[in-house]
Amino acid sequence: MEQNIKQVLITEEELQNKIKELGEQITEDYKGKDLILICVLKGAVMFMADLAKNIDLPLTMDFMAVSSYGSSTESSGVVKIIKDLDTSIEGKEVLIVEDIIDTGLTLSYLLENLKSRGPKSVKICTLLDKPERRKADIKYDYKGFTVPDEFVVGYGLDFDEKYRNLPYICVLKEEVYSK
Ligand SMILES: O=P(O)(O)OC[C@H]1O[C@H](OP(=O)(O)OP(=O)(O)O)[C@H](O)[C@@H]1O
Ligand code: HPA
Ligand SMILES: [Mg+2]
Repeated sequence: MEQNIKQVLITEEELQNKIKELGEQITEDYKGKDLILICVLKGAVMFMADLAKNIDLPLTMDFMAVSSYGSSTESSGVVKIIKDLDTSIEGKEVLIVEDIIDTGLTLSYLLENLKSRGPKSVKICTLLDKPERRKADIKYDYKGFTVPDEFVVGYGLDFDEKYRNLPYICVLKEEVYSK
């Protein structure tokens, strides 16, 4: 796998340090509240697992799968729910955990969908922000890092379902994307 990597953008240590900081902030902000973390599968799975371990609160977790990219590096703009939540979020303080906000289309759909279910609040925690490609105006509450306008992989993020298991965020060589 290593021979396909052009550049590491965020190292494992940088990721883990930032996630610890985010976890501490969320712990402070949600003290005494009925917090539910919602992981947006599959990309956010690594982030969710590490973030949750750094939040010192009696929270619950649920998982939702949506897809707009398929096997491409361009968003189709059509968001499909592949797996819905198992539990009700009515009256709960919802924190959506995402790996990346790129065009913003996935989250703008998800946000409206979740808000219609009667939660007490809905906030967003994204590991990565790629502001240059934004199509939908999304306001998030917690962020790890800003990334340039390049297709990034690793730590949950895939290209054609692969590279999710890399412990860092990187960019692949051009010939890999164009294959
Ligand atoms: O802001 P956007 O342009 O909508 O892009 C962000 C979304 O796209 C990716 O998911 P994808 O649809 O590839 O599914 P996956 O998480 O299973 O890879 C990523 O994990 C985000 O959920
Ligand atoms: O840069 C990206 N990498 C992987 N998946 C993505 N989904 C939206 N943007 C990206
Ligand atoms: Mg993907």
